Amino acid sequence: MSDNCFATSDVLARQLADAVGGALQRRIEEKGRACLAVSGGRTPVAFLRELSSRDLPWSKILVTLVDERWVDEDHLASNAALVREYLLRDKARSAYFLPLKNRAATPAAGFMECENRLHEQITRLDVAVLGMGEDGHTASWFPNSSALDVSLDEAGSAWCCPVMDGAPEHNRMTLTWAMLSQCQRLFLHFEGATKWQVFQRAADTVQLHDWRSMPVRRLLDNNPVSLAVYRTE
Ligand SMILES: O=C1O[C@H](COP(=O)(O)O)[C@@H](O)[C@H](O)[C@H]1O
Repeated sequence: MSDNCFATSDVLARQLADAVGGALQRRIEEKGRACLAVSGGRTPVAFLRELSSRDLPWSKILVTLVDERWVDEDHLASNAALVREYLLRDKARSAYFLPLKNRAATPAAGFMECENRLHEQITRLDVAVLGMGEDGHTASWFPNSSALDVSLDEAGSAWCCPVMDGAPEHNRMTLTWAMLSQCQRLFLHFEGATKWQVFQRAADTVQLHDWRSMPVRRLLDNNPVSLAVYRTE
């Protein structure tokens, strides 16, 4: 794991955009296209805006979400709306966007369609940028949610999982560890001293296997993918 700590949010956003943009560029040079998964919430706004200004062959990039709240795109909580507003603009307007939400009434009802669309359009993710909540959740892997059995199952075949309990306010669809652990580059992006303390508590080696109480631990415990933490002080 590498820990990349910056003094301000602006510098963090630029440095993370450099790292993610570089990784996407290299993948496109190697295989002609690249797949990126980004997170929602408040933290990614400056990073997404910064990334949208980068000179990349965006028409060769598929963008999807690490997780989504099961709300329509005109809802303030929609992660798809956030990505459309802050990333799919400027130079990145020609990127192809694959949302996780569909027209089903619940994530459980929409699971099969979402799963099929992921498999149809993605062979393997290249880069994923995850966030982290103060409760130790990442993606929509919430502490003690019953969805963790499927979401964190290393041997599982599902690439997404409906989250019908444990998440605040909205039911969700999340990518699973089975999908994210095949990604080439994983970034964990958060800001501030409180989240750093949460992360340090998660990284405590004595409790590292206890994913259920702090699911972000799944990224740290025996992770086959190199993880880069990008954060502010
Ligand atoms: O609910 C969510 O929370 C986390 C962290 O969000 P933030 O607002 O504290 O930055 C985010 O990574 C996740 O994608 C989102 O759905």
